[in-house]
Amino acid sequence: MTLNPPPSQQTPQSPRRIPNRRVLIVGNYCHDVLIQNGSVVAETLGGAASFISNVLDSSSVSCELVSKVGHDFRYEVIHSPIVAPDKETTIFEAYFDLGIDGIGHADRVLKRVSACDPILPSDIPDSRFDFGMAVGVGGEILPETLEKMVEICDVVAVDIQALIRVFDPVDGAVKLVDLKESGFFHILHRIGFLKASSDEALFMDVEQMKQLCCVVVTNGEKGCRIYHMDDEMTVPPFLAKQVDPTGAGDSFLGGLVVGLVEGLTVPDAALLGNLFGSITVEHIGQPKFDLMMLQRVKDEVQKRKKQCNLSSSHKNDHNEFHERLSPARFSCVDSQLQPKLLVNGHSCDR
Ligand SMILES: Nc1ncnc2c1ncn2[C@@H]1O[C@H](COP(=O)(O)OP(=O)(O)O)[C@@H](O)[C@H]1O
Ligand SMILES: O=P([O-])([O-])O[C@@H]1[C@@H](O)[C@H](O)[C@@H](O)[C@H](O)[C@@H]1O
Repeated sequence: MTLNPPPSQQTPQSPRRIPNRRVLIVGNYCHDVLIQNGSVVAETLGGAASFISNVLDSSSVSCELVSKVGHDFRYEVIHSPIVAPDKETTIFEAYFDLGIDGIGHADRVLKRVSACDPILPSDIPDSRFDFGMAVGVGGEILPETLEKMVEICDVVAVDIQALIRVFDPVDGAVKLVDLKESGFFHILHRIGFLKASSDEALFMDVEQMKQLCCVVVTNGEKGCRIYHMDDEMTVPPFLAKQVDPTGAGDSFLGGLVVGLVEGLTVPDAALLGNLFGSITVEHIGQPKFDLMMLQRVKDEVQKRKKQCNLSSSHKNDHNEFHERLSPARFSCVDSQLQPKLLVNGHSCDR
């Protein structure tokens, strides 16, 4: 398997005097309302940007976040959003008892019931970044926004949900369109990674996309599969007791980018993605990662890098890395209290 960290595939750069900043995350925060049997069971901070920055901040990877919210935004966050005073924050209702949703999840029907403003190229700083993450949830990323990102970032990772979601004009139900019809297709040869859930992957031609970039398809409790050029491989999952699937794909992408920033190979980085995804499904809302677990993961990442530098035979055997990360992950599960449901936006105590 030759899935190594991606080359810089963006435009050639003029000689740099200022070092790149690390990671740029672009996507709106939102309010998530979780509904079951007709009742609101929890209200939480949502949006891929919030789950991803939680993973990056917890892993001490420096990031900058561009997000827009309305006057009603009700959460305290580390990375302040742009406030559009005459708008409301994007709101998603997630129904957990309506069967199969428009995007194929058997356990969740998503409706966007309010949408904040899109993120424009002028909202994004003009600095250079090592990684850009285009992670919209409610249609806030425009083709010109993604174009600016590929210009200023060495490598861009895109969540396909930012590109292919459309919203029912009456009830806001989320539907998906084919990637070719999304209005973004012409930019995709300039991105480094495209992440999709297995349901979303049905809306792209993986064979075609893997020639343009590294494609990562997540598959819930089964882990994920990576495709690039003629290589593909499955990356194994970690065991989890699922409470709420919301944010698993986002935390996965956060973990993947943490791994890439640390200099891991793509399969090893995807393993970190699986780790953060598996922890996220055990929580309602934003997971608070256990400090001991984070430290053990950091130590294992450093060991893994040293090992891979010393011996090329370790590079492809990421099963060994999986075995070493598993106890780190379970030390955290054992020390957890059961998550409480959230009501009215109070944070999740563990
Ligand atoms: N039940 C689960 N058990 C263990 N890991 C999970 C589980 N659900 C999700 N994950 C992890 O989170 C990742 C993303 O989850 P997935 O359900 O595929 O995405 P999405 O949340 O976008 O639908 C998976 O690839 C896996 O690593
Ligand atoms: O669960 P997941 O697919 O990774 O990502 C989710 C989005 O699909 C949803 O629109 C948003 O409201 C959630 O907060 C979360 O970002």
